[in-house]
Amino acid sequence: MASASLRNRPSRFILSNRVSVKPDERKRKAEPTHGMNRTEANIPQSMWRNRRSSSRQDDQAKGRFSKNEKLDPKHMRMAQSLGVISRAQRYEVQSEIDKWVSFDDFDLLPSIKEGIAKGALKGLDTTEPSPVQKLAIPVLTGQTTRRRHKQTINDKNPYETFLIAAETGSGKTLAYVVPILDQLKRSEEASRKNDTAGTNMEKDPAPKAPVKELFDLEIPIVEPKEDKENHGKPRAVILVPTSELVTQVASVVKSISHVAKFRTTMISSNLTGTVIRNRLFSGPLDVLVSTPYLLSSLAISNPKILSKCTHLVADEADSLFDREFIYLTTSIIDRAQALKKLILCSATIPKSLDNRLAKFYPAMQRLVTSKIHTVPRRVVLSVVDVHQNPYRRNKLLACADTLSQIAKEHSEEGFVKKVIVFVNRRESTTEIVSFLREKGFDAANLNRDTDDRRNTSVVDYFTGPKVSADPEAPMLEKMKVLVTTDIASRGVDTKTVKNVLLYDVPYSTIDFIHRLGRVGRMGKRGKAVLFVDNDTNKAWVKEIKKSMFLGGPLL
Ligand SMILES: Nc1ncnc2c1ncn2[C@@H]1O[C@H](COP(=O)(O)OP(=O)(O)OP(=O)(O)O)[C@@H](O)[C@H]1O
Repeated sequence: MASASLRNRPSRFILSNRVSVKPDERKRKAEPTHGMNRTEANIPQSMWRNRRSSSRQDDQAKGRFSKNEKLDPKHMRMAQSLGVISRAQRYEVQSEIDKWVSFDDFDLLPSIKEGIAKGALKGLDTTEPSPVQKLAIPVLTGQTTRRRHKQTINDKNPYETFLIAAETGSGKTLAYVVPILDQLKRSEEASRKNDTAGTNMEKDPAPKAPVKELFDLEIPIVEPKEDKENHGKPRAVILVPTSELVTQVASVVKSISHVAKFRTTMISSNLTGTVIRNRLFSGPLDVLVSTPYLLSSLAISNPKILSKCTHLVADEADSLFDREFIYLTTSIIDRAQALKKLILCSATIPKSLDNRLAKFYPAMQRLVTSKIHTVPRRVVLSVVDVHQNPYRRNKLLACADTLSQIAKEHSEEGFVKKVIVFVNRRESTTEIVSFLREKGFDAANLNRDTDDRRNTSVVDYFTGPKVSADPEAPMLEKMKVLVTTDIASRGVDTKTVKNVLLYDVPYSTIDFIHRLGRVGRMGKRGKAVLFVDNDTNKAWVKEIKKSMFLGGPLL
């Protein structure tokens, strides 16, 4: 059994610091002019230690760093981390982003623009595209072509590949949904025009009826059957790792589809076989949102299900290309023989995935914002040591006390305060919920073992709009607490949640980013509280806090 100290150690899963760089450009690092625009030397820590022994070099270094910075090896590491995206790349990304102001600047069909304004972003004060949308939409629609990134389609690269990587809550879903819907609509209109042209051609020379011979057989006139050729064959497929995300992403697609008229459906394991069959095969289908498990098993019984798929998205790509899913994901991609665009999307790109993608898709175009792997500075992280007084190792008490302090705060006046408590193990959720309920909190748990239907309604509540609170109700009744595992940390759009508690120290920086990413979404403010004890790697926590304070990536 793993000891407590082992459990609290950060995992060896390391975030990539070269996500935005194409594999062939990485080699250029050896060029003598590389890194001339750096403000900090990119010296490995080991070399830095050797250098300190030399007084001459030490003197040189004195000129470059202030007294504290020079002596702090952690700061050296930070300086290297901040060099993740070089100034030139950052400048390039920023200048591309700055070209666009509103959705009207994009070369999108009017029905899609209407779908964004009246559907996806309905009721929002601002409807300006977010930075990742400004970066991805023009490239994915073909409005901007960067010669350096041009992908040649040939036998080796039969389709274009893209990686959208940006910080949590930055609007990545719309960044891929909008161009896909636009392209589907355009190809639909093009084929309709072709059909009309074909019909007109047929009309012109009226075919002569063949002269009937005396003993000619009467051929029965077959009524044209309803064209079932396209039933159950979506033109675009969006893969996400969990059923909760299936519902969420499908609702974004539907919000545009209602206005722009698309046939969208979603399937997940909590639906019965009959419902899934009806949704898939009752008519032609434009967009399908599914988990890889379900779609790959359907593809075995219906081998043609992916035959019309021209656009495929793997959202939360770091999950869909990890050991659990990679076989399913790649088998789905391989079955899509008509594929034109493969889009991978994620808020975190671990080094292992980055290397795998560089190997699988060397020509992949990387649409990466400079804030990748950062937690918005609007999110404030505080740390509570449960070993200290007044908690004396009682973590449950520390959690309840923190929650009651949040309940007392004069924030979110008139609305129910929604708080999420993240734990590492699903068994802990039940224990914490029963303790909190004993203390009078309105708490619910959510993990892989809880009932699917109840999960859906809980997720709906926490991802839904603000809920008015009864002004007469007692303080604790104006707060809802969700105790959950990572199931609710990836991609779940908890836009009205202002507080998260990290009851357990996350296993990796990646988990940190996703859990903290449930607050501070799309420019909002948020607070996070992390509970630590004597087994926690406090140096690591300190570094994370520092990176957050500096607005740098958590590496
Ligand atoms: N242009 C926009 N203006 C205002 N709000 C937007 C815009 N685009 C998206 N949003 C809103 O921002 C929120 C976050 O969007 P989304 O879920 O796509 O983020 P994300 O980057 O995929 O997050 P995560 O990494 O956690 O999956 C959603 O509530 C969405 O409605």
